[in-house]
Amino acid sequence: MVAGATGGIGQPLALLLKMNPLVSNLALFDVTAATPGISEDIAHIDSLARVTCHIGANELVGAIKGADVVVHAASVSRKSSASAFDTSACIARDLAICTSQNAPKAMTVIISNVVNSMVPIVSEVMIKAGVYDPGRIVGVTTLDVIRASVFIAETFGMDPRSVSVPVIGGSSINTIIPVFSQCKPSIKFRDQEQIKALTIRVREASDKMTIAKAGSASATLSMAYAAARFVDSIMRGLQVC
Ligand SMILES: NC(=O)c1ccc[n+]([C@@H]2O[C@H](COP(=O)([O-])OP(=O)(O)OC[C@H]3O[C@@H](n4cnc5c(N)ncnc54)[C@H](O)[C@@H]3O)[C@@H](O)[C@H]2O)c1
Ligand SMILES: O=C(O)C[C@H](O)C(=O)O
Repeated sequence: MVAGATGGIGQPLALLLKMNPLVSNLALFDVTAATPGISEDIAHIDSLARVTCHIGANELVGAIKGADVVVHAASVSRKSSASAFDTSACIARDLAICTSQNAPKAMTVIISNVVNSMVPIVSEVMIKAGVYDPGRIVGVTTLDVIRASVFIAETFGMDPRSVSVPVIGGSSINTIIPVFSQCKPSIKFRDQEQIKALTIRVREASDKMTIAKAGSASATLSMAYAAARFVDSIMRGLQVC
């Protein structure tokens, strides 16, 4: 189930999930009038997953009921108003309440910012509902992971697919820590300054992306790819459980 399915991330994510053979049912949930059209558009792709469309709070139960994975990509833009964080937090809370009641064993995958705050908010809802399992609530920081790999590959002339860099600390500009010392394959950095510059590049990638898109959006396509990769890993894990 994808909440925020008609958004900048939601649409390409829905496309990528529709193409994933491990996905049998893809529930697309949003509040916009375009939700049926976008769902239909995705449904016309000739892959296995069955697509269902759900609009607005009244249809949320139908979207979440029985889901294995609930993806939070729903939010309001942080630039839209001073209360945008509160509104996005309420969206995450409501999705979590519905998940706790209708799919308590689902994996909750949180893309919506601020990820570092949404994870504890969803966790508190699950604790209150008596269905908390820390292994089932995850914030997606895969975009920082793939950025770190790409920047290392660019800098050292490598294939980004062969590079793996763990990133810890969540996904806020001051907390993201790419652990370059644990990079695989191991890299011989020129000096500490080079590591610092790469760390700043990963941390500031989000802001630079928004500027490069003239303020119209932040990362959407690379984020959708990152989330689709993350969900694929979860689906593979669920298969062996
Ligand atoms: N984790 C990361 O690394 C990362 C990277 C990029 C973006 N983000 C975050 O992902 C989120 C989505 O980004 P986007 O670019 O797709 O934004 P967007 O504004 O394009 O899409 C958000 C979608 O949520 C929908 N929505 C709003 N209220 C809703 C509700 N109550 N229920 C269901 N859907 C609702 C909107 O209609 C919209 O379609 C943002 O919070 C953004 O900051 C996270
Ligand atoms: O804040 C955003 O929406 C951007 C995002 O977190 C990013 O890493 O690009």
